[in-house]
Amino acid sequence: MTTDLHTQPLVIAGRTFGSRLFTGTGKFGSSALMEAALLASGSELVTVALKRVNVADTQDELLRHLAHPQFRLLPNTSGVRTAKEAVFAAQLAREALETNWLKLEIHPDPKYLLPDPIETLRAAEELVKMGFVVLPYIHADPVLCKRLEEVGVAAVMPLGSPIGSNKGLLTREFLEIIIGQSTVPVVVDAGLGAPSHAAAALEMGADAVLVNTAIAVAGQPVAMAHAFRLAVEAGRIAYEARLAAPVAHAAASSPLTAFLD
Ligand SMILES: CC(=O)[C@@H](O)[C@H](O)COP(=O)(O)O
Repeated sequence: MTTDLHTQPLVIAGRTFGSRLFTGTGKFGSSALMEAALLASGSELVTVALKRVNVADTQDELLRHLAHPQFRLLPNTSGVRTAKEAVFAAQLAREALETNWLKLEIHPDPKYLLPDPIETLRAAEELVKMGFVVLPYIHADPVLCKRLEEVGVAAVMPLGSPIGSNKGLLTREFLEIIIGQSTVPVVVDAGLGAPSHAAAALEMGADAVLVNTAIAVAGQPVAMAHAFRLAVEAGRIAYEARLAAPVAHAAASSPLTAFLD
């Protein structure tokens, strides 16, 4: 008997991705290390904070290290605090990076970096009308996800736990609701501190994950990127293979009686 181990590709806004691991570019010790780690991750969608790019410089240090055909850049609006600022940043990003894809991030509070749901919904609505492919970073709020779907976002990016916390899937029960009812891809973003967190998200049925800190600050970022890659692949294969459901009591794996009788 042969088994097809190829998993279904991920499609967002009509674009197909072989990798379900999206990556961030912050916190690496150097741009060369970031480049090596992102290549090891197999990631195809790489987010870049617009505030970190010198848009006037065609030889920008960060962008030079991301100039690989397999990388598609996803500018993000990290640093903005209102919908108005987000729309302005999005226009700059579209101009500078020649893409209408956008990770919409509005977190006014610098301590917890929690996304502002009201400003995010406002900005998403406007940006979709302006022709952007919007992927909003949000709290794991099923109601907000539905509202964002209605205004036409291409995917939703609920957080697992606060950015940079490495605490994993603290929002698990809400992520399950979101995944169960979403009509757009669900990308679990932020707080995934270990490959096992990423695997668990994919096993639950998340379409992809976005990881930055756990790779960038690992003792060996290139090896950690590879570990996340394997975990994401394993999680997706397990999801498509359909996991066995937990049961409340013991259930013997082989008959207990035959050889004793
Ligand atoms: C880079 C980026 O977009 C982050 O804001 C993202 O949310 C990743 O979070 P972690 O750094 O916790 O992986």
